[in-house]
Amino acid sequence: MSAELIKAAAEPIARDALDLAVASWFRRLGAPAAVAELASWANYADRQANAAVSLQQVAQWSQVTALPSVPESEWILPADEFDNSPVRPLVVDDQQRVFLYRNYAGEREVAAHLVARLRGTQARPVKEEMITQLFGPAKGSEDALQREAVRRAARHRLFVLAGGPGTGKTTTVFRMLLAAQAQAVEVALAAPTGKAAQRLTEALRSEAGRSAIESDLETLRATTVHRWLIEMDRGQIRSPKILVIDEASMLDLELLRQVLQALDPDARLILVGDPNQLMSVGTGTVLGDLVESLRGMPQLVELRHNFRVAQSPQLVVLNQHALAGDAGALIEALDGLRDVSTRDALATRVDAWADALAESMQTVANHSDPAVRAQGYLELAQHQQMLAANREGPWGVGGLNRAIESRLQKVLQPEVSAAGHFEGRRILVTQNHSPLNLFNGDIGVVTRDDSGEYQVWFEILDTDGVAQLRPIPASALPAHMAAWAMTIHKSQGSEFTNLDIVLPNETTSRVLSRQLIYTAVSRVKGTGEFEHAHQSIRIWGTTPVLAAGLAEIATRTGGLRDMLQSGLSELRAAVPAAT
Ligand SMILES: Nc1ncnc2c1ncn2[C@@H]1O[C@H](COP(=O)(O)OP(=O)(O)OP(=O)(O)O)[C@@H](O)[C@H]1O
Repeated sequence: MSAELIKAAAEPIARDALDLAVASWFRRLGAPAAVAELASWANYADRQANAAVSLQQVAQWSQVTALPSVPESEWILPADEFDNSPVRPLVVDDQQRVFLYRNYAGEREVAAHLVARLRGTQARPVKEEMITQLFGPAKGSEDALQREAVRRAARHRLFVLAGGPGTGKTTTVFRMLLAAQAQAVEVALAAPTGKAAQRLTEALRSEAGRSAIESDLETLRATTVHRWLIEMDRGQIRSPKILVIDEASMLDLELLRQVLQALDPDARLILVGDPNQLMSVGTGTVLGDLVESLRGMPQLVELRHNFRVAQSPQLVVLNQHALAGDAGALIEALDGLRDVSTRDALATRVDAWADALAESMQTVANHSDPAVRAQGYLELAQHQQMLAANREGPWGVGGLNRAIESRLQKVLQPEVSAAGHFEGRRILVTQNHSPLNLFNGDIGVVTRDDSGEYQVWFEILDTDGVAQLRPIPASALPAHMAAWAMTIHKSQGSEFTNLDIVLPNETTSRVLSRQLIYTAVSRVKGTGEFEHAHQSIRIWGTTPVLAAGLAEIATRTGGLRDMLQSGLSELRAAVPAAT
């Protein structure tokens, strides 16, 4: 092992070979040791989805405690010289945050676009008669913010609608779209993942079905942000006048940068999401930064009333406790945690979970029509799901799925294909596959026909946006894995009626955070619409692990929030208190 790798292993935080390679590369190019070290840590931070690393943080981890004094440094660019200087590998801002150049440039570009969009207003406000037509006569405070959101979203080129589950975001977006349609304004809908795009399409379609107001919104389809960007780039579509992006907490800096670049400057951008959920997988915390920066401005509405409180008061309370980080109250509301502190306790509980599922699967398996069975298994996938914080290990998704499959196979005794497929198997697609219209995150279920062929069934939206059950030969599947348990990250944008959440078995687990637990808990469907209307939620783990997780509020280092705030200070001064 090289000396550098040995040093890395002894550090409190271990950089990987790539971070160390960055340091040696800088050294080879002639950079002073301290600069190479900073570059390496900036790279490390970037891999953890931070746009920057603070010098203070670096000082805790390494020998570098002050910025290297290299006056005419070819290596480090002071942020206030950014506009007039050639590219340098690193940028340092006035808060002593060190950025990889590309991250700083990305944040600057995004901030400039956003601030430009926040200036000025649109000339076509929604008439008050329209608001009354959309919402009916005012109901007091419950829907006041929703009405206000529809008014404000029409007036600004950037509007953010924030709120937790059940606060009426989708309902409000639907009304925004009705208002836009009344003004004959062209709209596009997108979401960061295929799954979220499909859910938005279905939710709006069902709103349109219920609405007394005539519209052609039933035909609107949401696409992924990636797909929208590709179609814009190829000139297959024109920039809409309004772009709505749902589940915006999953948007990362680079994706937002591309959207802002592609969207017509006069078009309106409406971002919808829950800033308390997990942060994006890619760099940045753009929704959180925007919400924090826009408080008190007309371009933000934060919905707070939970419309599901009447139907599912317990679920609403659980979300509140998770959000407040109150482990004691959460445990009490859950009627205690499920103890899985030993491998045996975990195995017993997993077997019981699989046995209950096997029983439901057997009922479904009695149908002779494979399409009916597939429908039944897909309903089960919404009805009984396990989530885990970890990917690997017995308490992680990999170990849990292996244990569940082995138990199911023992109980159900199915024919298992060479690829591991069997009747009723639940799989998760892990790669986008446009020819088959499958997306990373799609759930499919397996049937075995009389001739011994295995098919995997998905609910895929047809060109009219209607969900159709469609079989694909198992051999044609893109990359996939078993889906009885999935990571909390992957569950974002999905909802289930009965959920078991498996926490890691040690308090030091680095994946744990309040956002992770809140995201998991808020995946339970809060309406009584589902056939098996009974909702439930259980957390498997120990009090210290849950408490440690809730105490950890994950944050990221970057400059976007400060850039927005400084860009907005003059706008803020001009905002009359009532808007
Ligand atoms: N103004 C309102 N009056 C009565 N019910 C409402 C109102 N707004 C929303 N609802 C109902 O509240 C429930 C939640 O609304 P909606 O699905 O729009 O919330 P959401 O914030 O999008 O939630 P999620 O993120 O969980 O999908 C729905 O059943 C919806 O019909």
